[in-house]
Amino acid sequence: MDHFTIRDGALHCEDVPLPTIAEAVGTPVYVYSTATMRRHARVFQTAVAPAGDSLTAFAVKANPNAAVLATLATEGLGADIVSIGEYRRAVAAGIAPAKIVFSGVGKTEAEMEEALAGGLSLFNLESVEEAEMLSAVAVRLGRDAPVAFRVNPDVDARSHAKISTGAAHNKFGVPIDRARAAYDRARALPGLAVTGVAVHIGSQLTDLAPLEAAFTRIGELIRQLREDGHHIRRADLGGGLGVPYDPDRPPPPEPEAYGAMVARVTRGWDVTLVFEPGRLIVANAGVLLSRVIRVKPGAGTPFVIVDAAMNDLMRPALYDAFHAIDPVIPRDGTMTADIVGPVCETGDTFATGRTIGRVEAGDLVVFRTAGAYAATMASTYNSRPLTAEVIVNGSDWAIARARQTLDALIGADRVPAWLKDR
Ligand SMILES: Cc1ncc(COP(=O)(O)O)c(C=O)c1O
Ligand SMILES: N[C@@H](CCCC[NH3+])C(=O)O
Repeated sequence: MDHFTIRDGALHCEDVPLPTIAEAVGTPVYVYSTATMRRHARVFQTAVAPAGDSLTAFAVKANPNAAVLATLATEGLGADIVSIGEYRRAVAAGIAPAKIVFSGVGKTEAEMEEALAGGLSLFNLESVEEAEMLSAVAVRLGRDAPVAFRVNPDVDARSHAKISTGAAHNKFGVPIDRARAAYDRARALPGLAVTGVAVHIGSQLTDLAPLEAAFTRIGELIRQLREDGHHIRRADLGGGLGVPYDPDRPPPPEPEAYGAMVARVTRGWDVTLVFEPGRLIVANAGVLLSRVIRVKPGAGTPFVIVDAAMNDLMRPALYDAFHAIDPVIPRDGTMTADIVGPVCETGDTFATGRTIGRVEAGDLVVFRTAGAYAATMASTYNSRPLTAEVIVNGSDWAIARARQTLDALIGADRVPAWLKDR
């Protein structure tokens, strides 16, 4: 359920009519509903409660907007981070380092140092080589680093190939058949406190079976590690649960079904669980609001050219992803068209031969389910500015991140004088 509804003839986000935001801020602009993200944070935490003690660490990569993180922090969520930039954003938004877990395929020494000094909760290590680097950092800082290995269970997530992470040929994690040796090696390294196991097999999962298969393997591994004398106290089960994008396709499993499966599979594990949901919390808390520049006849179907483009929302270009497209002030009738942006690439196509509510030049449209992996993946390709983001709370709204300046992008202290002076 989301909080984008038609009232008085226009689409609203909570109590704010979207045309009001378009007039004030311009388009394209991302609009987020705090009520929707709060609701999803609660639904998820309630759904996994039967599985016992747990931490829900929001996958910051899905939406690192400072206002979004601050909202989720007040719902008690921690953070799953994959870079020191995400760590800084999470901490700045009020998330305690004790609730932050560090995933990520290639953590650097500098990143490890800053996160460990800050008191991070768990490092999910991806290799023995990474364990060796962290050990050296920990010894230098005189601290113990709490660690888990991210294990690659060799399970087909049955999602898009570009966002599946749990097959043996994927770059992620330690192969499960080498995990026991990795744990033994980590135990021998100074400065590491081996405390957990982690797994994450992919994103936009629409089937619980691969997750269940992966968790079952992790349960067996925990048993073996305990036999080997390791004190496994935490199990990080990652994120990945999918959301409905296309109303004409069967919806993914509900969080309740996921929670019940987790409770069943993890019974008797005697660990604190960590969850890393991203998309599920924020995807349908956001829309990309855009204006139709013009409607142009095509060889077959017409082109609806909007002022958003692949640089603003790259999921359709990158994964052929589906985003529902709706007029903000509906007219009578429908039309079938290719919905495209102004960027100079044929790939700048949001939908081909899509039937949508009829639109004309100047009309506003929304791309739905654009709260996750959307603004955060935007670029300035074609010298287009980064899309503005607005956050709505009831009848209040605010610009959640102005267009980024050079200072904000690379850190004020790192902008060289010769660039500043120009
Ligand atoms: C390690 C890790 N945790 C959590 C997530 C969040 O996944 P999702 O947004 O699908 O819940 C990802 C992204 O796939 C990830 O790589
Ligand atoms: N960017 C992807 C998700 C990546 C998940 C990150 N591990 C998407 O839009 O669907």
